[in-house]
Amino acid sequence: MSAVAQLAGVGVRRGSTQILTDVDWEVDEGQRWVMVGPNGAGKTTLLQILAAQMHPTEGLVEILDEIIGAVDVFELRPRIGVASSALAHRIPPHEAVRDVVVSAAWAVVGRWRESYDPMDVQRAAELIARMGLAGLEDRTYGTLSEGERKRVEIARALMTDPELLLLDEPAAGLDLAGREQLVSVLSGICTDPDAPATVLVTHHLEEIPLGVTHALVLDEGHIVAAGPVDRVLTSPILSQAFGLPLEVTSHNGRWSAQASGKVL
Ligand SMILES: Nc1ncnc2c1ncn2[C@@H]1O[C@H](COP(=O)(O)OP(=O)(O)OP(=O)(O)O)[C@@H](O)[C@H]1O
Repeated sequence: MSAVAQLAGVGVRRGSTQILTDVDWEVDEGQRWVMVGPNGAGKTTLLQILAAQMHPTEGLVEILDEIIGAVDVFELRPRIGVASSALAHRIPPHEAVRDVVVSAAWAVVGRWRESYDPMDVQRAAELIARMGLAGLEDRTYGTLSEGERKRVEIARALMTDPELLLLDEPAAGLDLAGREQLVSVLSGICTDPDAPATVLVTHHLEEIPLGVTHALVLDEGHIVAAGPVDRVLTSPILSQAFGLPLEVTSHNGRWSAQASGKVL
């Protein structure tokens, strides 16, 4: 199995804040990772490193066989699909759903005068349908529900047929039905052998889709544990990371966690 991303001794410092420390991590082809950890643990920062959107202060980062610092990141980034709230904030509310998705082919947000190959247009339509959004192609992004927007963002992330898919808190802010629809879509991706290597950041174990193979737990910029999901998402490891006695359970591939003692 070949490595899609390799990080060795990675640190990120901003001013006097050490955000990530000594991160060693490898993501291989076919793996589906979930990254969990308390607020401020450094999850988004680590995802930005994987997205080639941030250079580390220390250490070596190799993404898709390219060494960060020695590659033109503008050539590398189209090979990486990203869905994040930072990107979502840049999508114009008046943009039609089909254009939000197809414009990823030119790596632009907000369609202008670019022309698109009929194959791009067809791929965008297929992805929109695959995300359960058929019929909404002409709707503007700003009129969609939060759950529909998240699925449009994932369709956009998949538009360039990326080799690495990064999803930062895709279920944040969704109601129960929206979360379950999203988990169903993500489960489809994570169980698809042809899907790209995937890293998904989440705050809640209930949002972990079927098919996740590996987990990384981050706390205060350090890796607490990383490896096969069953060995990492355990009560002792998550209790340590969150500083709270937690009981972690899994049932039919879905996960949940709750406090196992007095919280306050
Ligand atoms: N440019 C910056 N300068 C200083 N500190 C920063 C900067 N960017 C992030 N941080 C700090 O780094 C820490 C990690 O931030 P990050 O957003 O990566 O964490 P996170 O695990 O994604 O958090 P959350 O779960 O709350 O989204 C936070 O304490 C944040 O305030």
